[in-house]
Amino acid sequence: MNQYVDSEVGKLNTVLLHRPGPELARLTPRNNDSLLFDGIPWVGRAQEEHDAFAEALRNHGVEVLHLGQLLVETIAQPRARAELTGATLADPRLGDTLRDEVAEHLENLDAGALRDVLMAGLAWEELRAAGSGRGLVYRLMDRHDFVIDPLPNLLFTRDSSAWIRGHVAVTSLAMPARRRETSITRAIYQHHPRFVGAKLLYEPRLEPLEGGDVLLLAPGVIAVGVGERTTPAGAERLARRAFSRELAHTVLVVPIAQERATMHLDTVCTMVDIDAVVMYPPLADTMIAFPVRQGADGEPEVGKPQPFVNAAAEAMGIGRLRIIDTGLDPVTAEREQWDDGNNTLALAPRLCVAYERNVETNAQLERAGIEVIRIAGSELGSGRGGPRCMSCPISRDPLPAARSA
Ligand SMILES: NC(=[NH2+])NCCC[C@H](N)C(=O)O
Repeated sequence: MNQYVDSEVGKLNTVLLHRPGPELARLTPRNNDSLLFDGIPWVGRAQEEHDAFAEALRNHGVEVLHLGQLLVETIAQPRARAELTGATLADPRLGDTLRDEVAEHLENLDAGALRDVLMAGLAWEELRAAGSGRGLVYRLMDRHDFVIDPLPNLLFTRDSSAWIRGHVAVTSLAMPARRRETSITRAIYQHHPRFVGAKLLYEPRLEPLEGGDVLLLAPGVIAVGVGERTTPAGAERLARRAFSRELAHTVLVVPIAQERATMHLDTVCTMVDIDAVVMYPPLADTMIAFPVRQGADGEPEVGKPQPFVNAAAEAMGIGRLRIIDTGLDPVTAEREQWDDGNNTLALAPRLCVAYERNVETNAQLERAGIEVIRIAGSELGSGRGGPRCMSCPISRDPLPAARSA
């Protein structure tokens, strides 16, 4: 199957990554907070780290698709090109005069150059150098401002789309700095020849929902974190749609603290085996889940909240969900959680990719019988995302179905 994902751990066949590029070079101490980076990455080293990540995946038989490459091929379709520039020009901050100038500027770009602008944005000075830049809005901009904002978080392909079986949820990103990302994923899935006929399960105009919050615990069982990014309304909408298309029988809605350290469910919990997760210890005992199932009237029906580990085991039809801790002592656990120790990408049951810096967590995984492929991430990690955040699985081998609840 070309596009099919029903778990977090079935053998990974195809994945979508984004090799970071000029959009990272836009980050400065003035804008890094609003662009959701905790530091200023060294771009060349981040690219090397990312290349090594992609290479590790390919060495394990995974087909790696690159967002930039798919985007350039998508732009070749006139309708896609019009949609993508339309989404960029829709920014109300531009105003009519500047919008017309930017539109003309974009029209004159070839596919590669337009791709670069869509990803890295357009700086005030670049428009001036290109011979345009008039009108009130442009005149009152600071020379450091962007006419089109860059998208440095494209690196985290997990968040802007998520595949559930053969359907793709193009998500609805919560933070203003990331919203335009989904015009890119949407255009790719709708117009790139590789994805002809892809069924859209979710769309950017809907209630906030981010892929980092969506965990496919087992075929038919989806956990959705609600917190800083995904809203309860987003989880409810996803549940309703997944039920009506028979993609799931249970959605476990998991409240997580609305903080940067726990911005997505996958920052505190990822799966490493069909019945095991690596989890931040303070949450293992306290995290709860609201089980949502399809009621007789077809509407989502919310059950009693239960400890997450119990609710998960029950929905997955297993006796117990095994928990592997991040770090051994509370300080190490907290440090390694921050550095994405919990954010592993499974390539198959008991085989995962993790940042090498999380020494204790990786040792814990190995003690539990999980093979760990270590990658460097000192620069990549400055955007607060690990191997899972940086990857959107498009094809995994199916797992045997869980007992229907
Ligand atoms: N799935 C994830 N945990 N993604 C991490 C995204 C990090 C990114 N800087 C953001 O704040 O949005």
